[in-house]
Amino acid sequence: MTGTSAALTPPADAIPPVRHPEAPAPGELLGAHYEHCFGCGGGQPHGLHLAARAGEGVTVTAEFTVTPDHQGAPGLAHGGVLATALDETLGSLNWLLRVIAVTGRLETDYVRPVPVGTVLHLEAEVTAVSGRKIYSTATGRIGGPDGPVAVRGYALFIEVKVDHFIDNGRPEEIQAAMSDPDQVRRARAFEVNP
Ligand SMILES: CCCCCCCCCCCCCC(=O)SCCNC(=O)CCNC(=O)[C@H](O)C(C)(C)COP(=O)(O)OP(=O)(O)OC[C@H]1O[C@@H](n2cnc3c(N)ncnc32)[C@H](O)[C@@H]1OP(=O)(O)O
Repeated sequence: MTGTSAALTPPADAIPPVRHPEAPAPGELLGAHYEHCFGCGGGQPHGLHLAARAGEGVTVTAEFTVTPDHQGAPGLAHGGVLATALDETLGSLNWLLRVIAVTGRLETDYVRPVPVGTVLHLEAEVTAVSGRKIYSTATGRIGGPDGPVAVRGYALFIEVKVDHFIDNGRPEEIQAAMSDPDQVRRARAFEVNP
């Protein structure tokens, strides 16, 4: 069984996404947006260390290797971890739009179990934009980029101002991220157009 709720169906007046002219070129690795991000940051020993790459249009591909730290049932990836992989991949699409956005809704189909040691090959695209609302979908395959689908994700991201993080994040981490002398890293921590 598969499908999405009405909240994830773009309205009739939604428009196709527009790739930002300064978005990374197709094939380019996006790198971590924030070192301490559980999805992509190198500073999280048990994190997913997901590596996303820009594709054509407003698409990305990504890879995530399931380690023993990511288990739910013995030898299998935890469903919440797989949702994190989808969320992170879908979230990275917004860097191609150069829009700051957070996940408002994420729906997931779990199609096949994903064993520890598996490389999950993800691909994602923005399908439509309506005002602050960004609609996107992702799939995760196992056994190779053309292997069988193991997970699918459908998301609605909502555009926010950088104040969303400044007002709500714990001050210690916000101050550290904002005082990073590396301008691009500082911008990417908040997914802001540098
Ligand atoms: C220091 C670290 C920084 C890191 C930054 C990196 C970022 C990237 C990170 C990437 C990591 C991965 C990503 C992550 O993990 S992001 C982290 C997980 N997400 C969050 O924490 C978000 C928490 N939620 C909120 O803050 C607010 O609810 C937001 C901002 C989302 C909306 O509150 P806001 O007051 O602003 O707006 P609104 O309520 O007027 O809604 C606006 C429109 O949207 C529609 N709507 C809203 N929600 C839903 C819903 N659930 N289903 C369907 N529709 C929904 C709503 O009906 C309305 O539609 P319309 O009436 O206009 O038609």
